Amino acid sequence: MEVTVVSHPLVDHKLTLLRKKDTEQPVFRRLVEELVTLLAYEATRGVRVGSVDIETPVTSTTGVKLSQPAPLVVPILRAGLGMLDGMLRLVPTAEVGFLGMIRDEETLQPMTYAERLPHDLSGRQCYVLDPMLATGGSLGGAVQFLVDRGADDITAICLLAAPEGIEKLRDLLAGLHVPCNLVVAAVDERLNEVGYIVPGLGDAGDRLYGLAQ
Ligand SMILES: O=P(O)(O)OC[C@H]1O[C@H](OP(=O)(O)OP(=O)(O)O)[C@H](O)[C@@H]1O
Ligand SMILES: O=c1cc[nH]c(=O)[nH]1
Ligand SMILES: [Mg+2]
Repeated sequence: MEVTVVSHPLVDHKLTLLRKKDTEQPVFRRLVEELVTLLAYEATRGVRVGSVDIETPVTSTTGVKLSQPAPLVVPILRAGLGMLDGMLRLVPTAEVGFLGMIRDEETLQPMTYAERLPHDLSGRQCYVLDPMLATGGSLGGAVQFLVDRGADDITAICLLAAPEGIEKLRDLLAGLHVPCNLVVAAVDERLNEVGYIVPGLGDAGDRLYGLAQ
């Protein structure tokens, strides 16, 4: 698995604001969108394109256009939904599939509670959105779900990752033999004793949408 940490002063600036505990919800949402657009620029370097003949007002020339089938963006609910608009701003023709996952805060085990995805994902470029890669249970579960549906080209875009989560994902992928890239704004220090990323930004879903029951 190739891990890309996007190094850019604007990313660092926006991430710092995102981490601050007194950043209010509307600003937090906006920052998530802006960050995803910046990360998506890097994450889509390998997006498939073909050539197309066009007429400019001056002459004929050959350009490029995104290949079919369109890229598939998969936000992991809830928190990944906050990343969707920022991604679609860059790739407006992408299709969107949904995966709902919740981490049990006692056991830290993920559970899938919703899915609306194409049945056959072979040959699709899949972009998974989840702001937090903590223990890796949720993203690992999502990757396994997509691979079970035939996915063979996966890029995950996260805002923050813990080293523990990256290792878990690596171990999973070693057994799956499916190419997967990870693009993140930062790799943080560690997980704390209750599975939160340190220094992190807290519970991304709660900060985007309010406290879940
Ligand atoms: O790597 P992990 O240890 O699995 O933790 C990361 C997951 O935790 C958060 O989701 P959460 O379960 O809080 O659901 P939410 O998005 O609905 O808040 C986050 O959005 C990730 O999906
Ligand atoms: O730090 C963390 C870990 C898991 N999920 C979050 O939202 N934040
Ligand atoms: Mg949450």
